[in-house]
Amino acid sequence: MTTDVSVDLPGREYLVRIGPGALEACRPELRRLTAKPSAIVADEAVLAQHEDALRKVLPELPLITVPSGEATKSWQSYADVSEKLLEAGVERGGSVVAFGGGVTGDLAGFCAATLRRGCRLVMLPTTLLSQVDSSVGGKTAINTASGKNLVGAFHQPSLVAIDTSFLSTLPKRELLAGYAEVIKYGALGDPQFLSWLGERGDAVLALEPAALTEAIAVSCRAKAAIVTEDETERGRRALLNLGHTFGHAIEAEGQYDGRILHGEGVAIGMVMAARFSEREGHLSPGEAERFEALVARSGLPTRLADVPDIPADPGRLLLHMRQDKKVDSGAMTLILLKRLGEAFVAKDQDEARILDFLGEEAQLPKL
Ligand SMILES: NC(=O)c1ccc[n+]([C@@H]2O[C@H](COP(=O)([O-])OP(=O)(O)OC[C@H]3O[C@@H](n4cnc5c(N)ncnc54)[C@H](O)[C@@H]3O)[C@@H](O)[C@H]2O)c1
Ligand SMILES: O=C(O)C(=O)C[C@@H](O)[C@H](O)[C@H](O)COP(=O)(O)O
Ligand SMILES: [Zn+2]
Repeated sequence: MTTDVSVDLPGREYLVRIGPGALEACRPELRRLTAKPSAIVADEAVLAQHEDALRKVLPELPLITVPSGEATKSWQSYADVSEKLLEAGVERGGSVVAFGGGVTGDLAGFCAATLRRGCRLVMLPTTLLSQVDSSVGGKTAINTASGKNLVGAFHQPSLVAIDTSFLSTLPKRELLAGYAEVIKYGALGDPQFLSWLGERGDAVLALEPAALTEAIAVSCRAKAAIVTEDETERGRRALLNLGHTFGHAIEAEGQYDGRILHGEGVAIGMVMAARFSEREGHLSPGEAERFEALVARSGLPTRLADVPDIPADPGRLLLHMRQDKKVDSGAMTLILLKRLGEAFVAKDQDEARILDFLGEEAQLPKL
């Protein structure tokens, strides 16, 4: 039994099919999208566990593997994978099929966006994070020496098959990292979903099929609605960046070596955004604490002190934040909260106040 969500971008509509068995259920669409020369880009650890399931639906496509981990979103991998896709003869009318988590999707997606100036992209996400967020919406990117996702393109997929059965082998830490992005959808625009997570979050994390499919479908629907309205982040799409300006800065300090995962950075970043919102008078007193409790209850980190092997140097964090793509004429933009379940885009933020705040955050003890 699968659930369908559609992303209704005019002329570039695509299907997001969610549930156990979604991969099999997309067989006809996959056949059509890979009828012209195509290739799969797969995370090597995912392939080691799930090659049979992949080969059942795509038996003959050439396969390019990439190492697991954030360091793979690099110039080097972009060059290697692009050369291999060309050697495999992938044509403009063919597809690059991404099989793995957000790292594989972002990298393969960027290769697809630029290969022969753009070929099709099919997303087969295998982590909770990629199933609720990165496989939908068309952001593709690699990291550079200056920071996170700084070179990339908007390139929408032609199909997203979210087979939740892959999650059975996902390590708990990775599952939790994906759950941070689920919480994000509640926090940024859906207070009912946030309350629902308070009640059913444990069931989602226990991979209870109904709760899991519901959480993924709500997240994908929310993302589809925002992306349809503002594909290239001129306005409202920036809400999807809740927690990311702080989170990406922490990730950059962690040098993408696995000390902090993207979702963990987002969890800390969202709680920091809540605390900063309260400090600036946007959020009622006590709400940031309530939000922190909700995030922490799942087992996610919420403070800089929770990642002790990453330096919490306010000045360095601020430097990373200056590279954020939402910076406008040199001024920072943050996504802040009016209430739990309603975010807004706060432009022209005062750096001195942010720096003070980062100093306070660096002093906070573990929860
Ligand atoms: N494009 C977007 O809109 C968007 C949105 C959110 C995040 N992202 C990006 O996504 C990336 C994070 O993605 P992620 O959290 O999926 O990480 P990931 O791709 O690194 O996968 C996490 C780990 O899980 C392993 N794995 C994947 N699927 C598995 C499975 N089914 N069973 C066992 N192991 C499995 C991988 O080998 C890897 O070690 C970051 O680079 C982030 O910037 C992009
Ligand atoms: O799709 C979006 O828009 C998002 O912001 C989703 C984020 O979860 C994701 O991490 C995205 O890659 C961040 O985008 P960036 O533009 O800040 O690099
Ligand atoms: Zn994210």
